[in-house]
Amino acid sequence: MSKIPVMEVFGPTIQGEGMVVGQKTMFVRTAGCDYSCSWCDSSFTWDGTGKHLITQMEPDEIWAKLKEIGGEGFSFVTISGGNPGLLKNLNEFVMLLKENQIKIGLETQGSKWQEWMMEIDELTISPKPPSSNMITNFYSLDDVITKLSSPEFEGNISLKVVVFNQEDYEYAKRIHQRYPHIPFFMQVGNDDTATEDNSMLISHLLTKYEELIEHVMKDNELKDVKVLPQLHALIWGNKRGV
Ligand SMILES: C[S@@+](CC[C@H](N)C(=O)[O-])C[C@H]1O[C@@H](n2cnc3c(N)ncnc32)[C@H](O)[C@@H]1O
Ligand SMILES: Nc1nc2[nH]cc(C(=O)O)c2c(=O)[nH]1
Ligand code: SF4
Ligand SMILES: [Mg+2]
Repeated sequence: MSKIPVMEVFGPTIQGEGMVVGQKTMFVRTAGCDYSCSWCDSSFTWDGTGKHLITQMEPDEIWAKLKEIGGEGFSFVTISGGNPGLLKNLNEFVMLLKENQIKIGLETQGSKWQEWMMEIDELTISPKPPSSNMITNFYSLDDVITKLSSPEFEGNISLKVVVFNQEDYEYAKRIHQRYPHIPFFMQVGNDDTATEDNSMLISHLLTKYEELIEHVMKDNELKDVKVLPQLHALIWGNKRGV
């Protein structure tokens, strides 16, 4: 067995984003990312500020931690980061979850492929729009999506693009047009990931959500799209570990 850099293990909570929004789930957040998005709400996983929180854990140690805090009350685990797609050795942890009849969700930006992704039940790929300052490598993204579109992949995939401005909106549309058969989600960007003033943040995010909905509803080129906020941000604001 080999060790995995774990940033935090938490839950049960609801999946606040995307294709399985509302799902009761535990979270395992891995450390490290190949991106550095300008607005990353989990930048402590890669910018050094959370260095003291990183624990190198064996798969059975992560499982023990999940059972310690989640008890008998969960059947779904979401792996996020950072980018869990950087970790080749996550396969052992993924297989351990499957042996225990746990459904698995994954959050990744689609920049890296790993064979264990074939075992994921609900896989969200979140390519990054211009406001992130990241450049999408479409060779890598095409490759990941091609692999997940093969009949051997038995899970569900979705694309989820965070939108902060008009340029991001146009990028999101291009993503949807490039992969029209993949369920497509637009997510409201949180542009104040530091504030502790929840009531101010929540009303601001709800306004942003309404604006994004209005934009999409008027757009005849976007038909088969789901528009969502980060539900957890509307409940808990920027609180960590929820
Ligand atoms: C923190 S990332 C970790 C997984 C992976 N690195 C990724 O980006 O997909 C999890 C999700 O949060 C989204 N996200 C990050 N910062 C955000 C923000 N400020 N507002 C809205 N969504 C954000 C990302 O786009 C991604 O879909
Ligand atoms: N409740 C909740 N839902 C989430 N969906 C994606 C998250 C993430 O940070 O990847 C996240 C998170 O951190 N919390
Ligand atoms: S890819 Fe995900 S974890 Fe990495 S910097 Fe961007 S939002 Fe944050
Ligand atoms: Mg998050």
